[in-house]
Amino acid sequence: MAPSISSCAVCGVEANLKCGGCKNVVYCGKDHQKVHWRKGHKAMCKCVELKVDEVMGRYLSATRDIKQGEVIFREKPLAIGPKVSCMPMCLGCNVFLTLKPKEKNYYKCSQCNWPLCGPSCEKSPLHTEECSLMASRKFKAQINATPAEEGKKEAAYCAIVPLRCCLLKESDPEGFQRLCELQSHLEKRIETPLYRVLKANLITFIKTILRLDFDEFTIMRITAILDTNCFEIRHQHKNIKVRALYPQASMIAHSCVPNTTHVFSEDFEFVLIATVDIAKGSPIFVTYGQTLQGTLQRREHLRQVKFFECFCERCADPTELSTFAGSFNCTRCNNGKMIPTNPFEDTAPWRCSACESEISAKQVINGNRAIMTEISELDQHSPKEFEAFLLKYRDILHGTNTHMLQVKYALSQLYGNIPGFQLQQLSEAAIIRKIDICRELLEVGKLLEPGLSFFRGYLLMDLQSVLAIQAKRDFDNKTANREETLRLLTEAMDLLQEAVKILSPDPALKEFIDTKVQEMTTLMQL
Ligand SMILES: C[S@@+](CC[C@H](N)C(=O)[O-])C[C@H]1O[C@@H](n2cnc3c(N)ncnc32)[C@H](O)[C@@H]1O
Repeated sequence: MAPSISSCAVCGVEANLKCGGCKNVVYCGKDHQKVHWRKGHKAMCKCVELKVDEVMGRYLSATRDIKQGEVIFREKPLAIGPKVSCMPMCLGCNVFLTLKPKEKNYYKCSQCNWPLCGPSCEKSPLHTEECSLMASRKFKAQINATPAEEGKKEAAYCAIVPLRCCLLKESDPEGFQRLCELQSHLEKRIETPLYRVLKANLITFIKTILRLDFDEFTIMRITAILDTNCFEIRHQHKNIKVRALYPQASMIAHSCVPNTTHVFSEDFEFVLIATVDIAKGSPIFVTYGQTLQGTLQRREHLRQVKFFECFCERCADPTELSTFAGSFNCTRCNNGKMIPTNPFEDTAPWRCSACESEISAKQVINGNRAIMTEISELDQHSPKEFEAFLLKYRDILHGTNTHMLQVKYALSQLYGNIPGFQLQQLSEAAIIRKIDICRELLEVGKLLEPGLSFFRGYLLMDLQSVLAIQAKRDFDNKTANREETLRLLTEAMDLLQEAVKILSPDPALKEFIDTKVQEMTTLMQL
């Protein structure tokens, strides 16, 4: 069953009394909380503990066996707000602002002049404290709508979350203390051009304009803590994209083969869910990277943004768990695959698995770079261009090479979703193509993001949609009889059920899921 985040653990009715220990289960009342405790929750409460490792630093570990699909913990954000650079958004409710017809500018807060979505957000608990401070210092924000530059990002927003963190020192000293204990990597970040700019803006705003009693080092450390630990939240259905800090979730270590996924509730609670069974004593992992990238790119990304070297099981394996995602075909023997002689060493040569011929790491890195540029220059709305890329490179790049996988993933999104290629408009060939691509990617997903991962969830949803369309078409065209059609629809239904199980904990996907279920219900009525 899909993990529910709002029904009583005993009777299943909608509930909101949370277990104060693990915050993982809710009850309709104290009586059912007691019943559940006696029935075994006592042993299940809090399934993670903090540990320290020489390489990973602090991390969370399972205190007992955790079952696939279990909610491991929930946590409210300690701080939330705009990303470093973002489009104008309401500081009261986080929604991106848009102009209504005939409006020339956004509604502005009567006290501090920051854009808000309306008068009610002036009183939002998220905004009142910072607003009073800014008003008391006579600070007036200067952000105006620029219809000619729609989507323009405003750098001024970079100061809001650091400011909210500074204000915690008074309003929530315990929370502020927890924040200060998080990792920052400030010593490395401070040298970067971004930090030079941030430093100039933030110090002026917080120390000089708002006259808060914080030294430069603390302000920059808070900024670096945010960059190291914040999660990005996208609630597309509400036009929201923010960053938020969760002290406990900040302790989760990275692996390129994660054993959890996470969603954010409507009110931005972090919900961590086990994607596979996790044995007692195992670390809890999320992924900070992108699954379809090869080891070279993933490790480089982690080095750049999180300042560590990844030694996970996938990075350690030259075959990347038998996917050979970072590898490419040997053009000398046309038989083997080129794999790194040492995946932890970026300068180590690459060798063919069959003929043992070698090439330098530099050649591999340059080759990857050229191909990535080529992909970025493809028309992102043209299945034809993506297909042409796959054809062009089919001799050099095998089917599960990172570049091929990324292009196939893009194609799986284009077929069925863009004008001219909506599901109902797809040709017979495009339908078969989409089915094949989804199946191929799901095979890779099984190895790299197994279990209830969102990577698999979206692909399952895509595959069921296109299978259902094919079944319906074949039936209508009389190329399949009722029995054959029902067999295909049943397969689609099974995939849909698995997709719903994976995706339904995310409230942002509710409408999407409801639509898919509705589509399938209609199709099943042959
Ligand atoms: C969000 S914090 C995680 C908590 C952190 N370990 C601590 O002690 O505060 C992210 C940082 O943890 C470290 N880290 C996380 N996963 C790691 C891993 N698999 N190997 C090495 N370091 C890791 C890196 O320094 C990374 O920048």
